[in-house]
Amino acid sequence: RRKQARALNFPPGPKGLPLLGNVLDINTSEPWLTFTQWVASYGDLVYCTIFGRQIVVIQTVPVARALLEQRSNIYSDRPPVRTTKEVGSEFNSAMLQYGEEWRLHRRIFHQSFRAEAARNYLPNQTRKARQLLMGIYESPDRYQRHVELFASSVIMSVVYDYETAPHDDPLVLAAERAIEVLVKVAGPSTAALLEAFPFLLKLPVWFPGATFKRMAIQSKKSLHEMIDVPFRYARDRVNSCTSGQCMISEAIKRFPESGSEGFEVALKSSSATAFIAGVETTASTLIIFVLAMMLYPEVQERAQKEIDAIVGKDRLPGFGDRSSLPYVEAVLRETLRWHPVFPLGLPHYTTKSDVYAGHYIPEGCVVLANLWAMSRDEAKYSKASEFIPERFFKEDGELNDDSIALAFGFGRRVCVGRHFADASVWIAIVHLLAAFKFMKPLDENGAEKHPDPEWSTGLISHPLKLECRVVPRLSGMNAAMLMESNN
Ligand code: HEM
Repeated sequence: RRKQARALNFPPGPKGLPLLGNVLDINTSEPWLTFTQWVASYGDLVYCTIFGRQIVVIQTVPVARALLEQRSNIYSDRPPVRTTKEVGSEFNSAMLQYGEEWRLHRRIFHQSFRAEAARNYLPNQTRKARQLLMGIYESPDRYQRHVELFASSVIMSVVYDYETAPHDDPLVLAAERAIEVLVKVAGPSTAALLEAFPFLLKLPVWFPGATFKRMAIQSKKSLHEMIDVPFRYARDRVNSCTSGQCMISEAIKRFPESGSEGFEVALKSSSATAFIAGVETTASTLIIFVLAMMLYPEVQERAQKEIDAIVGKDRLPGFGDRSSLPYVEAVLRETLRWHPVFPLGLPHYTTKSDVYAGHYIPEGCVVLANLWAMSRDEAKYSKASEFIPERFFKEDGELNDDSIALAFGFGRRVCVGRHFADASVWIAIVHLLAAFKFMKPLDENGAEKHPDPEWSTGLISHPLKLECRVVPRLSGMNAAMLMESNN
């Protein structure tokens, strides 16, 4: 390999400092912006090092396909994270090394979340969207919390067949607490990038050992609760034949090995991962949608006109209307494109060295798909920083076939929840548009304020707190009507 490395060049990239590598070149709270600037100088594949860690950044969809999909036997691992076991996050399917255990997790997810199977859960998603409206109707100033509760209750419903309480549900609170502790101990988002970007995750190398140990113990304990309590609830109901259809019941019913201890660990781990991977992503996408609606009132109005024309005002929309609402579809695509919640996806990792277009990519290299650069590619999406759903229509007025699949990553590690997530986000968006108007907040003089939210840092990017004036738009709308309306 060494001989090959000498003969071949790494992909182009900025010259780094010894030891530090390119740390000082990178915007550490939004590294995808720096990587995106590098496209102009270095092209579609960039190499850099950070604290000795070799990193390749893929900047375009064709290269992502060529490497992460066509050569998925090399590019499907995740970077090893030293502290995983210590903090108790070894259950997380999204961080598992490429191998048998990961394969079993994927099979379990697949059973419930592959395209046809995910359709079984459309009624759950519709019901939760109605509850979302109810919540916002009752306390519009807490709309962001209701969006988070929609995202968590829809997952709890399909994974555990567990109905969350409208307020302060003990299992949701336990899960949120566990994630909060994990985030604190691992950094502001997941621990996946810890090895590659310790500085990004604000986990200083001088982090006092004793504090880390204490927090690690706390994290382990709270994660244990998050993993075991809902799992036991669901398993007991399956055993007593009182559970409805859910990921746990399907897996226990359909996997021949379901009695074994190893299977039980995989099942409860993948179930908890669904919460970790599916809640913040879904909620963040919806908050970004709200931001877009505030900033682009003409888009909001056009989508609402479409809904009024097709659905009318006497009922709420449902999945049966989806194909008749192309503009709403374009709004969903544009939301995924305009601000991908995972701007760098999740890091991949090479298990073998490779050569691509004459460039050497070493074994043990972190490979990032820069989804931000892909979605801001001016050649494909002109005026890419603006929110323009019209870009998804062909000249004949039909929707084109670009569904922004890039937002869900590539290859064998592609998001397993993507069909389900797409349905959750769609049903929430169409309900929110039907029932409410989203307007900029007012200042003390009654003038509209430009929203300028603070953004989260880490793997997932979303507005931390987004003030918004949410106003009902259905006349005579009341809680009872929303609860009872059926399609
Ligand atoms: C809008 C919502 C969502 C977005 C934008 C999203 C996006 C992503 C992305 C970019 C990845 C990394 C793919 C890669 O490595 O190339 C990922 C992985 C993953 N997602 Fe999602 N996701 C969403 C919702 C969900 C939901 C609802 C679930 C579960 C039901 C889920 C489960 C997972 C899992 C388990 C992985 C790790 C897969 C693996 O490592 O094999 N996601 N997601």
